[in-house]
Amino acid sequence: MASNNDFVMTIESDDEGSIVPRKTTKSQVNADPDFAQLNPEFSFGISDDAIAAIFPGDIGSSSGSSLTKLEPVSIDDIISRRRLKITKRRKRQGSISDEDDGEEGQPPSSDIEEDPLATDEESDEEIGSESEADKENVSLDNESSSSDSSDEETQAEKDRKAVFFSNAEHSEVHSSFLTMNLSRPITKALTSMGFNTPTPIQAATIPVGLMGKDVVGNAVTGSGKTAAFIIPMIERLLYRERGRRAAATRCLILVPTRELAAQCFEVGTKLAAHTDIQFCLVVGGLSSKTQEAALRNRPDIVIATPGRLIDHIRNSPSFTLDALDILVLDEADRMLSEGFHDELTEIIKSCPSSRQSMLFSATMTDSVDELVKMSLNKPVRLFVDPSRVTAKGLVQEFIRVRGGKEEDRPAILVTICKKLFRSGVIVFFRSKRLAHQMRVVFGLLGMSCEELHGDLTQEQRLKALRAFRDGQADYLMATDLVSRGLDIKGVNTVINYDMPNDLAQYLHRVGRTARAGRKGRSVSLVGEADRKLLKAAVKHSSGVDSVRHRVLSAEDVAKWVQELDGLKGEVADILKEEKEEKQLRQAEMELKKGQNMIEHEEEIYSRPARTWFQSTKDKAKSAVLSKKVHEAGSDGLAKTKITPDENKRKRDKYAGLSRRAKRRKVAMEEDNGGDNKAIGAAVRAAKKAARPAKIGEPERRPKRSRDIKKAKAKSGLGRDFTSGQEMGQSARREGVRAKKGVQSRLNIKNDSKRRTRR
Ligand SMILES: Nc1ncnc2c1ncn2[C@@H]1O[C@H](COP(=O)(O)OP(=O)(O)OP(=O)(O)O)[C@@H](O)[C@H]1O
Repeated sequence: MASNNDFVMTIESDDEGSIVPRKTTKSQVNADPDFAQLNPEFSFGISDDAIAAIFPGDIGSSSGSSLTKLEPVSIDDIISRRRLKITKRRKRQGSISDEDDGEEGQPPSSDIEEDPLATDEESDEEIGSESEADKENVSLDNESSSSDSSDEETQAEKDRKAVFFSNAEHSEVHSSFLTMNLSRPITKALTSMGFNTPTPIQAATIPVGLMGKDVVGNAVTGSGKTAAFIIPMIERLLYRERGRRAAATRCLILVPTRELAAQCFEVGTKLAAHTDIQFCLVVGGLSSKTQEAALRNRPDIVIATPGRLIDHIRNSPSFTLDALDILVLDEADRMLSEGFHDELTEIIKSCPSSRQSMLFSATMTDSVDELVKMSLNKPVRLFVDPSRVTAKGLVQEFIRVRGGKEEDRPAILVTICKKLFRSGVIVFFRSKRLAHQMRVVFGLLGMSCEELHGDLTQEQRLKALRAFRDGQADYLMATDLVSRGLDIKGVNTVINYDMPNDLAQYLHRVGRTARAGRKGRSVSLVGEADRKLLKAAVKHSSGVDSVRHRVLSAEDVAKWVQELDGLKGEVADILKEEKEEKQLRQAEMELKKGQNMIEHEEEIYSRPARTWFQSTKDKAKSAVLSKKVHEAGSDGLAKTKITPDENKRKRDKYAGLSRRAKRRKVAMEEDNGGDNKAIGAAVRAAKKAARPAKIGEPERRPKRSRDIKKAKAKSGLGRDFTSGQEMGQSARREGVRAKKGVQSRLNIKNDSKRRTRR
């Protein structure tokens, strides 16, 4: 029997019932504060509708010509052809009857019945004793909200934090959206989305965000961080200057993956459904041309992945971030990591320094060294949950993979999936290749399965997500591409086929279930090399009785080992066939590309070449480095040796400049008239003057009668969000920029006068 006192319990039955989301009664909702904060029935899920809505017929088309589009090879077709062959062959051999069609590869049906799993006393004690020690650490850790509380924080670091973060009071606790003084269109949207009460991170962030202050936020996975930063953004935009001349991109949300961007877009458009705020999705895998056209309309909020955004900053003439007021980094710790370093630096260079910055993640760091990269302005630190814990409704299970039994992992995975976890399961793998192989194995075993990783086209990625979300596929074989941020309805179980590189990644992976107050389960296959991470996972679990040790019957696993051995040849054949088909399509595409070049040579060469901020060599190097660092995980970051050569890029002085910028720079250098500085300053000033006014920044400033008159004249433009009074704050703010504009125009005039006099 599992004892309630054991920190790590051993599971003695296959009972899954307690984890499957149940209908919540009203009394439960009232009794449990977590239920009150989140609406378990609501989910926006992830869909491609968001993308389809703005880019109809665009999905999958690359930035290049549609003529060169490579049709993806359908692994489903290959697998079903093979399965048919196997069935026929087996029938011929008389090994299966007609009724068994489609069930080949399964052990006798009695094995699928619930099997009381034997308790392995030895291993149970082993993890149990580790966890007793860790129990103490959990309570200690909970007291600290530092990003990595396992490392003792030195006094020097504490002092740096005291200087770096704002110590402003932000203790006002909001238990309802109504007390936050939000506008009617937002409260209406919140009601229709079923958001009745703010989650803790929303209650903490919205008031601070409305004040225009920089924020560094941390809360567990699935706790509503997306709405926490989008709500203040929309509220502030409601008071922006309007009109054709004032149209500008004022808010930018940067996320690490395309799927996350689409999800963010969906939440944003729902929250802004009753406003005139325009959103634009700027991600790779979709047509650059369509995006360029959308950006020309100067959407208020751009949601982007870094690479494609830089492409537009450099190559879309009408797009600029000069008027940016709010920058949000979702999954900020990933964005601040070495893998995105160069891109982030390039983007930040393009943003005005006067912007408001908000950084969020479930594993957010508050290390000053990391955060200085963002040039934050006295950020408010909002860490509402003890750092790095799992969601409350999550039960974590661990299955030990003994040394020398590593090759049994596929059989262990199939055993638990066949017996216990039959729908709404995400299986995480370290490598794309492994994810793909297991997808083939599951396909051959007749288990409905999709895969999601970076080797697929955008179209395939979206199709896989849709199939999994709609329940057409029971299993999603994924890599860490999916581990962050995605909010997919109906994920009951997350399985870690192999453990990730570090605790942060582990928390994000298991955070795909047990979201928004629901219950969920994670099952991790733990090898000898993963002991350290296992300890950390146990230590950072949110509940004392939420960690279990699952022991599988050796007989069951052995049966599947044998079964999978028999499939090895088929798997190899399928992969070979797929490879050949891919090569064939590649050749077809090259041919089409060649024809295209011949037919449209003139037009193609007359287009301006697209530029990138790094040279091709640098780009390739940094991609390799980024992969290396990501594979090593953030904990392994320090261990990843970056050679001085890799670190210090040799840039010639024109590297990364667009052709036009390069020509201008050369011309400026050639002209030794000495007036360059003045011209540069005049150009900058003129650009500044042309910028639209900033959105409301409702900080309290001493009122001057002139300002009040001005504010009244521009009635409705500014508003004090903190006190709830309508007032001319943003108008005053606009005044600052407008004044600067006048000053700049004067400077230009003076400069040109001086030049004519000379
Ligand atoms: N105030 C609320 N009331 C009810 N449900 C909410 C509320 N806010 C958010 N949710 C729901 O909570 C779920 C998780 O939200 P979200 O994806 O923003 O979490 P997150 O904290 O960003 O997670 P992650 O760290 O994994 O990125 C969503 O399904 C969302 O609809």
